[in-house]
Amino acid sequence: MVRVDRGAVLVLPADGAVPVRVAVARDGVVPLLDAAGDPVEDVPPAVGDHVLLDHPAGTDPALRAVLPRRTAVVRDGADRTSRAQVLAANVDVVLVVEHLDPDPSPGRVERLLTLAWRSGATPVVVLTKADLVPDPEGMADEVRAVAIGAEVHAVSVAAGTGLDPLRALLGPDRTLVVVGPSGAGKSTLVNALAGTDVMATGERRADGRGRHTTAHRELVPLAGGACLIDTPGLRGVGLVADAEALDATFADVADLATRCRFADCAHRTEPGCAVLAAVEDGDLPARRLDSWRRLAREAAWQEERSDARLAAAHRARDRQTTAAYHRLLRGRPAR
Ligand SMILES: Nc1nc2c(ncn2[C@@H]2O[C@H](COP(=O)(O)OP(=O)(O)OP(=O)(O)O)[C@@H](O)[C@H]2O)c(=O)[nH]1
Ligand SMILES: [Zn+2]
Repeated sequence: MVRVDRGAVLVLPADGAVPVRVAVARDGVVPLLDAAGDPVEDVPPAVGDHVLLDHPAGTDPALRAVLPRRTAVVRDGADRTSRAQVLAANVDVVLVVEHLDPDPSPGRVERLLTLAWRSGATPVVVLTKADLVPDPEGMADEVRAVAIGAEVHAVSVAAGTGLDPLRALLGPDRTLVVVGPSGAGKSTLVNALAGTDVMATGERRADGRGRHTTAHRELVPLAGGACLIDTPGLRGVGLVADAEALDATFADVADLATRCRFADCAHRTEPGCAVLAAVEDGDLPARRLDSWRRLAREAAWQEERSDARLAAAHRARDRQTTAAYHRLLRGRPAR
């Protein structure tokens, strides 16, 4: 699947050459198959999806099914009712793109890294516009401190520097997706890596931010066999995460948490909390703990919202906890 537009998708046939335009049914969804070939649920097709087409001679092709997704970059649906939205499927690498000018935002990098870890693909942080700052490597080191377990590269497309480690990621059959805020230089980066001007890029504004230019997510097949997927600038992307993804992004917090006195420590006021002790000692920045809290809360909230049954179970558990707490206050044993 090369491109998803209103009412139609562009599909690149397995034999290569020319993309085929395929209309999507009015409800916009297609059965997603599991590994056994059975339908699991109806989903909107996403960029990067592998699909089955019905194409009897003399007819227009139709989408029959979406094949199982090896990985999926998922964001929370834009409105309250909508489900999680797949930004890109079957990607190997998520390039988390953040600008060096204006200053990079550690919180946004952490958010997008969590999105990337959750996808099942490998995150790589790309810090753009290195030509606009005096000490890009020093800034990259600061970002490395919050991007545990991910490569961090400072690049400048304008000066042509730092791109080689990214080109090395473009092996045959590799699919990469770029995510990041509007104006970070995603389309410029895709163009540079593709070697041609395939994406429209925003005009430079005085404040250094680009116009919102990437209208749809598009997959760009490269000469060497790799594919690049651009995404529109993500303004405050709603997080869909799980404990595993959060633990990957916040490996330092997760590691400290194993040393808390209580296994279910929330790192708030508990005695013997190794996380709070690390903040106290200056070993863990308070900003980092705040960021973990915010994303953990948001992920939990999203999960509850997307699963009413689970939400009900949580409420029941909370009631039990409250009841146990009240018994404790009344001086009776808690069981
Ligand atoms: N100085 C400098 N400017 C850059 C660099 N990379 C991108 N820019 C500029 O930053 C602006 C935004 O770049 P885009 O590639 O359009 O940004 P984007 O992330 O694709 O933005 P959206 O499509 O809105 O999501 C453009 O004016 C680019 O010319 C760079 O390495 N150095
Ligand atoms: Zn703790």
